Amino acid sequence: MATVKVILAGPRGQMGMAARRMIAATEAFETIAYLDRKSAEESGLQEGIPVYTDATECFSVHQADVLIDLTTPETAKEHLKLAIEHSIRPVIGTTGFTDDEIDQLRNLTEDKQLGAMIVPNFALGAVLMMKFSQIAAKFYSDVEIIERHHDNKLDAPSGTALKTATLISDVRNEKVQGHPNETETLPGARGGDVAGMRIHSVRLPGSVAHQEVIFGGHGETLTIRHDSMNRDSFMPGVKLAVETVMKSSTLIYGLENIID
Ligand SMILES: NC(=O)C1=CN([C@@H]2O[C@H](COP(=O)(O)OP(=O)(O)OC[C@H]3O[C@@H](n4cnc5c(N)ncnc54)[C@H](OP(=O)(O)O)[C@@H]3O)[C@@H](O)[C@H]2O)C=CC1
Ligand SMILES: O=C(O)C1=N[C@H](C(=O)O)C[C@H](O)C1
Repeated sequence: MATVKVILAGPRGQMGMAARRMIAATEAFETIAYLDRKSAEESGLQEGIPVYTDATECFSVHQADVLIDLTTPETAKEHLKLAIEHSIRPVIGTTGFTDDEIDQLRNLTEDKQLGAMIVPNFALGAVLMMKFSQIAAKFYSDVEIIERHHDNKLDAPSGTALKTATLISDVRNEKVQGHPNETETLPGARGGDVAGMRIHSVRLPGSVAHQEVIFGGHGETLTIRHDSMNRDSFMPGVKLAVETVMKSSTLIYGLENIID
């Protein structure tokens, strides 16, 4: 395979640093530019790789194959549209996209016959947790999702929790859970509502990325749980997504669509 030329957005972040290590260790990948919020001087990145703060300039100067974006929800949305305009295949790990936005972006990629991926969670175990939860939801209609992350996370609930709820919704008859007359004496106590399912978001220092999907049945509960202990857990998934967008011509949402 020819070398895949990558632009990495968010190189100083927790995920960006892990992605830099992954790319450096992958013979078939090469970083040709960084897209950062800070200039080369401010960022302290001294790797001989050009640093841009303006995405349009970066994408115009560099004929990259792939953009890996690990930034913030608003930034990623802007980067993604610009990358598609410049025929650069986006691999977006940044969370915070709505279903409508994903549908619109899929149309844009199909118009251009361009591969793209938006992946709420790159960790293999997290993808399996979501798949197992979808299987379990065929047997249990009562389910609550508890996700826990570090306290620097900007979006709540997590992209993984929303994706899990979507996958469960695909097989579960909509049901409002809990007592029909339940009231919240403390607003938010019952969490966010997705098709009658409840999502609870915990933010604590000392955490990385964790989720429990708890099903309730007759005299039993089933808990499906995943824990990422560090950001390296996401990197095999990032690598697979980069390889996949090089071969596809539409937007794929979620790693579960390509691991089988
Ligand atoms: N899909 C997955 O499997 C995973 C996804 N994520 C998602 O990835 C994203 C990044 O996570 P994480 O690395 O932990 O977060 P960090 O906050 O550690 O990193 C984000 C980086 O993006 C930079 N940034 C902010 N704005 C811009 C901009 N306009 N242009 C370029 N860079 C910018 C930040 O710079 P500065 O610090 O100067 O603001 C920072 O260096 C989040 O959305 C998170 O939810 C995280 C883990 C796994
Ligand atoms: O912000 C994070 O850290 C993570 N974000 C993703 C999400 O929102 O699901 C993936 C993982 O949980 C880590």
